[in-house]
Amino acid sequence: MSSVLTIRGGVPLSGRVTVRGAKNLVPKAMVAALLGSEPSVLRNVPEIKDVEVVTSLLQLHGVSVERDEVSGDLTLDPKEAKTAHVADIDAHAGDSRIPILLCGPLIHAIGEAFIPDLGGCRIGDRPIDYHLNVLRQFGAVVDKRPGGISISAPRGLRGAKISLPYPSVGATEQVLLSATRAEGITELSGAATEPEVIDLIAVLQKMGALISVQSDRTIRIEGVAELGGYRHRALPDRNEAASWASAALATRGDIFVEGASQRDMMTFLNVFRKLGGGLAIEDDGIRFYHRGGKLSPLVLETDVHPGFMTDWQQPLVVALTQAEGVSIVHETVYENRFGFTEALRRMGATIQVHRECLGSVPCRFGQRNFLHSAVISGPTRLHGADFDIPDLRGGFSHLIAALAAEGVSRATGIDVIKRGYEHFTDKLAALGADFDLEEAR
Ligand SMILES: CC(=O)N[C@H]1[C@@H](OP(=O)(O)OP(=O)(O)OC[C@H]2O[C@@H](n3ccc(=O)[nH]c3=O)[C@H](O)[C@@H]2O)O[C@H](CO)[C@@H](O)[C@@H]1O
Ligand SMILES: C=C(OP(=O)(O)O)C(=O)O
Repeated sequence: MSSVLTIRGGVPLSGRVTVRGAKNLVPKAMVAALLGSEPSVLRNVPEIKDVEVVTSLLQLHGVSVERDEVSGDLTLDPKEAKTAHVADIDAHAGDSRIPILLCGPLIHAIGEAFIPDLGGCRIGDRPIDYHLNVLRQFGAVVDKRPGGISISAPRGLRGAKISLPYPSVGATEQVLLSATRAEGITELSGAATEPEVIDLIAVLQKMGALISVQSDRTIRIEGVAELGGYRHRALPDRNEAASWASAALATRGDIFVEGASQRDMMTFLNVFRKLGGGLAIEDDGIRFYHRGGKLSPLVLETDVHPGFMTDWQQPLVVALTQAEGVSIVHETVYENRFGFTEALRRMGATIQVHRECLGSVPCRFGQRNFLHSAVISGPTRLHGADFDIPDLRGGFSHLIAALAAEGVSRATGIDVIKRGYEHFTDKLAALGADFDLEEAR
């Protein structure tokens, strides 16, 4: 039997939660440790599934990963790095998106890489063509095999002039992790500049890399022959922080998110305030609260940084169901990120999804038959329902809706949430949510 979370909704969430290192940085900083000739120490590491998956993959490749049980700090030592058995790696097929980022570091460390089929949220097709093109431009040979891909570089990786068709976070990180120890200079144009990308650059600079970020989305990397270790405190998880903010608003609650960082969330904070949410920005975190009055509808588009982050979209849509009037959300990063609205409709929300670009700028998905714009009319009273968690943020949105709804909801598939939300049931309990968890036997 799978775990079942039974939620009795209608209780405003109130209290304090802490967010630790970002899911979208920590596993990548762990991968970066493979590039060093000395151990690295990573601080502020959350206990989430993606960290477990990368720990296991690194260990299979001979990297020692030690966790300090008190502080949670990870010490990663790559000096015994070795080839892993394909069957062991295969066991991680479908677990996460991070394994594709092991390519460059593994080639530098042991001359080859086998990468299992990727997992991650099913919110679009999520191809890896940019990654493979990047690797080929560095001189790697890519072989598709059943269950994964095999990569080698008979003449080593060499710097290249690379241009991305879209500022992909993962492909930018692929370039960074491959180029820092490649021979010669790499110039990447069309790069992503999300805070997590910049934090990865900070990690690599600590290791001895030479990387400069220019104002026009160009990143220049001068390859170096050897890198050392790093000591780094991961930046906080702005996506988890935004999720708790949306939960505070949707449930008419008041949540202090310790660790939330204003600098990385400015676009979200503007939107939250325009919607009518209350904010108190402190040095150690941000208080998000419902001010008691009406919420105002919004028109917004997701975009690459510094735009409105796509991972904030799904939780915020639940808060928009409580705004007075019509809100429009145009999703321009993933073509299929509104599937989660079906369960919200079953809970009483009024949401229509459209193929047209309902935004100021037509996006890549406009003429291609993707339901990527949503019109949300509110306020609607939500009522409890049963649902199976579809993906990380969509699933968290369903939980927020259940917490805001009248009556009882039952959620299955909640392990998906553990991929990106540390100890989320403990946090719900600390915020006063009324729920029972029947763990899988
Ligand atoms: C683990 C991690 O950090 N995940 C984040 C990362 O995902 P991830 O790095 O996978 O996302 P990308 O920025 O690469 O994807 C953006 C867009 O580019 C497309 N694309 C990407 C790669 C490729 O080879 N071909 C291609 O077409 C994707 O389908 C998508 O439409 O950035 C996303 C955008 O901020 C976030 O939503 C994810 O939470
Ligand atoms: C899409 C997400 O993550 P991933 O890239 O790991 O699937 C997310 O965190 O919302």
